[in-house]
Amino acid sequence: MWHFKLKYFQISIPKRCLEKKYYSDSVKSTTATVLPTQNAASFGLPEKGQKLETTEHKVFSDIKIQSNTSDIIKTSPFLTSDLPNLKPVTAIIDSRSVPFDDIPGPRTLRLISKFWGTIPVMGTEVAVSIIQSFLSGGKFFGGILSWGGNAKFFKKFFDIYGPVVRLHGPFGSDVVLLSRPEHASAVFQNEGPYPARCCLDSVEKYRSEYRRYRQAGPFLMYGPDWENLRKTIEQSLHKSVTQQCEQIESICEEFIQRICTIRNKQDEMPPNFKNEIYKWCLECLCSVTLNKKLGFLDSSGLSATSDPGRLLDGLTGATEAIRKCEYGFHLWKFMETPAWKLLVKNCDMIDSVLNKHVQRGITSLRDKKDKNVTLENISLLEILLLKEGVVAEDIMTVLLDMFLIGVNATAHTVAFLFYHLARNPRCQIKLYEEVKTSGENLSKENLKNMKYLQACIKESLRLDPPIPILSRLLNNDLVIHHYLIPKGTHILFATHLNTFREEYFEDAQKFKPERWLSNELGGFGNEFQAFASLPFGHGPKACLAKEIVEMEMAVLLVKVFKKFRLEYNYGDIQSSNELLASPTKPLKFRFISRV
Ligand code: HEM
Repeated sequence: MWHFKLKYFQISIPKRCLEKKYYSDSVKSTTATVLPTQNAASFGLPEKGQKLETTEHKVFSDIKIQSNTSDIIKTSPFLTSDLPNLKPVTAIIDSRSVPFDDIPGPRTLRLISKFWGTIPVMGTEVAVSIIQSFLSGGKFFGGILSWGGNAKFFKKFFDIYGPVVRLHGPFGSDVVLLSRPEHASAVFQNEGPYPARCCLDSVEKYRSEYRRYRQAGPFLMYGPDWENLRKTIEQSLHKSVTQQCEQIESICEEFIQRICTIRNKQDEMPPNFKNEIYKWCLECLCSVTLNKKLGFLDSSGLSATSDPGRLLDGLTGATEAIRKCEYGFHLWKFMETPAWKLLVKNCDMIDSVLNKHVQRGITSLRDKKDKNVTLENISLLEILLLKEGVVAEDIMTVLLDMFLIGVNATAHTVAFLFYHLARNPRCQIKLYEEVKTSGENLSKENLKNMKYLQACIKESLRLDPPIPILSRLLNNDLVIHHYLIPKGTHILFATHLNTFREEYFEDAQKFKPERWLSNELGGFGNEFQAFASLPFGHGPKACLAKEIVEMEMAVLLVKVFKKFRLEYNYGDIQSSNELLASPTKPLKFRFISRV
């Protein structure tokens, strides 16, 4: 971002707008002129404090800087020629912009960061690590700087410092905490075609240093390579929505069989029912990515040494290890801590199972090619194998991301769907009224037309999103709440906090699927309502599996609620509200067969 201070105004225009490569279709040649400060008004600049709305299609290239005055900050080009129509990306021109340093935040962190400034640049790795770990929170600060930091801690900060909070980091890698929908809207509108998010350091280290994979996986990647990969995955998943519906139905039938097998005489699920939900998610994901069922829901149960058994163990173990690594002091960056060893052991286990399937995929493709078989209805794995420039190890990172994020997020969502419906018998009756008439074979269209069912999913995700905090690395300078936040700052949104704000949702704490029937945004329909609940994120880096996972969950609800009435007779279950969130209590639901 090029940033200039005029006498009265502070104006920012994304530098990205000047880079032809991003906008080659719409670039327009123009000439830029540096404005003399004292004449700002005569150049048709907006009124003091006025916002300038902008869009991405009016962009500039081939800029020639014409300096005709010296009383302006050096290297401060200002584009005048199209200014009245200029609609750059959320550039807010505001005389009241407040410098970044004035953003409130915890003083301790501020002092540490100042102290850091006095240490010679050479500083040892250990010193860096200590400060970084200190800042990345661990138990001490409750993991506040961790990407998935606990939303409750965010609330404490907002209560003390207001809606924009700055957490000082060494080397300027500061974090800004936000939650308000209008702020989320500003960041998302400004993120451009290649958004980046903060990393899961432990997963990245495992891939780049331990495994030496060349790609970081879609969750951590950005830029043109990520865009290219993402498009391929999205297209394949989109096709799966129609192709896989029948297979998903059959997996849901197996899940129901499993429920009947494991429930006790009171129709209650065992305390580890979460594992069964995990198995359902894994079976669906294998079906979608590998085009095959691995037998997670076999009536005879899972052997720990079988492939599905190892995948399940690896996944639950890796999830636990990632949580430990990301929240604790990041000592694993320098020595092999128990959490790091656990992560390596479990990720290796997942890797070895998935690798077998990748190798089988390669052989099967070769066979098909030799036999001149036409490639129809091929799996996501095969599509990726056929893609030019993609090698087997790239596919491992894609699959690992999908399994780690996808299974955890879906299992969490299904657990809370069951919980909220069990706790709200009236909603269950309405849902049953809708699903009981559905025929045997469900289609994408059937499911879309079940409005109450869709509303239940949205409402449960509003109350308990599995990813309650979104993150972005600012691509451009941005003005939010009048604070000028520089490019490179980490932004963490506690989007989940809006869930409980009455200004967006009436009876905000209640499970009320009806709110989504009267209004597709679920709330009062105010200007920023669309950003008040973002369970799948937003923009180019939003969840790429939304469509398929919504289909899977809809089929599951139809099958389960046609067959059972649900009850839950224990204390309130909450979401741990953290990175890879999980329910805080055993899911001892009663699945009572309908007569
Ligand atoms: C109910 C289930 C799910 C929810 C609520 C969910 C939610 C999310 C959210 C909030 C993000 C971050 C979006 C952002 O930063 O704007 C995300 C990203 C992602 N999700 Fe999902 N997810 C779910 C299921 C899945 C499944 C089943 C898969 C795998 C098939 C998956 C794969 C991914 C991937 C690969 C990304 C990273 C996308 C990118 O950076 O380009 N998710 N998801």
